Amino acid sequence: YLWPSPMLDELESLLYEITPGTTGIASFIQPCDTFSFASTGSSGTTGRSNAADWIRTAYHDMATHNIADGTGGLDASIRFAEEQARAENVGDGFANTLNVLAGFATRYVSIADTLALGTVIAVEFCGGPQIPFRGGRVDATEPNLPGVPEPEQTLDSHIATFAKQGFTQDEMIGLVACGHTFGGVQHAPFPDIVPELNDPNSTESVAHFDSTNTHFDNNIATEYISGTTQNPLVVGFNDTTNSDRRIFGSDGNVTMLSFANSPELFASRCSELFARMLDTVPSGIQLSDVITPLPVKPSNLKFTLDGDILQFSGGVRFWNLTDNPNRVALLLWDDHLGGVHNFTLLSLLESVTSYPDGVATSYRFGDDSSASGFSLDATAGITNMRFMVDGKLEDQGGVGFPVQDTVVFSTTSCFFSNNFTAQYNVAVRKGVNVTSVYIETQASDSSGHIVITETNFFSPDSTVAVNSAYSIWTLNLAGSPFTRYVGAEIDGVKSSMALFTPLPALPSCPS
Ligand code: HEM
Repeated sequence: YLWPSPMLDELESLLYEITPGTTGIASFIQPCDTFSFASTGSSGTTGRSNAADWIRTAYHDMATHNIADGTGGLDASIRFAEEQARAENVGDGFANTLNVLAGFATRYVSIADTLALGTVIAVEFCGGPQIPFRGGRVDATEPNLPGVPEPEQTLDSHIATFAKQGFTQDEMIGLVACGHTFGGVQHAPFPDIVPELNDPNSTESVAHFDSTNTHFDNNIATEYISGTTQNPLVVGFNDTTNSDRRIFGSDGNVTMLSFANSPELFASRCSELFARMLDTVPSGIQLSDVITPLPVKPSNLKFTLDGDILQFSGGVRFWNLTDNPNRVALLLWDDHLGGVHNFTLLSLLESVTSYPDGVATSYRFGDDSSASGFSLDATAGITNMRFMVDGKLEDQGGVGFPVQDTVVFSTTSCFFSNNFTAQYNVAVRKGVNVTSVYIETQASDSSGHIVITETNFFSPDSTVAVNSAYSIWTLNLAGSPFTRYVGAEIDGVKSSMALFTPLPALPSCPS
């Protein structure tokens, strides 16, 4: 895809800008036995894990899908209390999962996409294969109909349930084995399957599906085939609830034998089946192409108008650059007057983050924390960027990296401390068809879904000219600024920019 694309840009960052153990979604599953909700003892000895909860949650959310009428699927309907209260969704694993993953949802990234990302990242960071990830799931606005299988049901009913979800019997065997390479069955929600274990290494009394329950591997199959399995849904004392035994054996063990014989086959089949599971969405929802890392990605672009100067800052991330101690990295840009300029990036190396699949190298240009920003003449401005790295031009196949300096934050913005009100001054470029400028305030509704409300600026006839290029639109707005953006409708298209520095950084308004 081409930058910029707000949703894909954010999803790409969530997937690939990961410093193992420290940032992003992966930090909640490293090490893989991390469990954030231990009631007693330390996270590693509960027998539970965030990773297992996340995978089970994605399955239970998806399992409401009805392929016949296209309803249900991975749409975060599991966040509704009514779904979590059903017997088919017993346990607190869903609430725990949402507690962590929904926090990564934004106005552009749905909660459903974060649930899908949770499975992709849990599987990959805990020893499993990469799962191709598509974005664009849409959050349901109400609970789905029930549809999750339960252990005491018959094999025929399980085959029918998976068929309703869109999976054949073979795929059912595969998907259950892939899911059950993580986690196990807890005593508390399933006292008829697992007794109190009195095990200091499993303080929440979890009987695991295989001996490596926080690691993706084919032990779920090798232990089953060799007869050493302790899987409580295979060798449980109550045969009625031995659903894995019935499912795994339903094709004469052909599938499980193939998994036991080949870890590679197991991994590739699980990658495929997990992707199918995650991409099972209500009909009418169009998912994106598989998201791969952008080779070059600008980030955090920010403009501030200060008199006749446009301060410009931001960063750029390169993916998998070859080592080059003599690297020359340039930002080239075009202005509104037909000029072409360049700026050397090398001196401003910001950070290097790594990920199992690649290395991200970031450079920063401009510096909004000091006065020595990257200054542009306001009239000339900027329209498009390109990068030159090690002599190679990076311009998205000739498109370049378009930037807009039409609506920018003005340093004349200020703060009235007596009534906690900000005066937002936004500079709008003359000669551009701007029909409205507004503040977007971001909040969550009662079901955790992110909503945006718009507050319009005064109309253009009340504006003040700053210079020949820009005039100011003004709005006074009380309340916290941390979830505010400025948006504008330019040539009939709405776009938003995260331009505002946090309110406390605004100078006091002249009294
Ligand atoms: C007939 C189908 C299935 C049945 C009857 C079933 C049943 C169960 C049961 C009873 C538990 C214990 C939950 C707990 O104690 O909190 C469990 C856990 C789990 N299931 Fe399934 N399952 C099925 C299919 C799947 C599928 C298709 C997946 C994913 C692809 C999956 C992933 C998991 C995971 C990861 C856990 C561990 C949760 C944890 O340890 O917190 N299950 N399953």
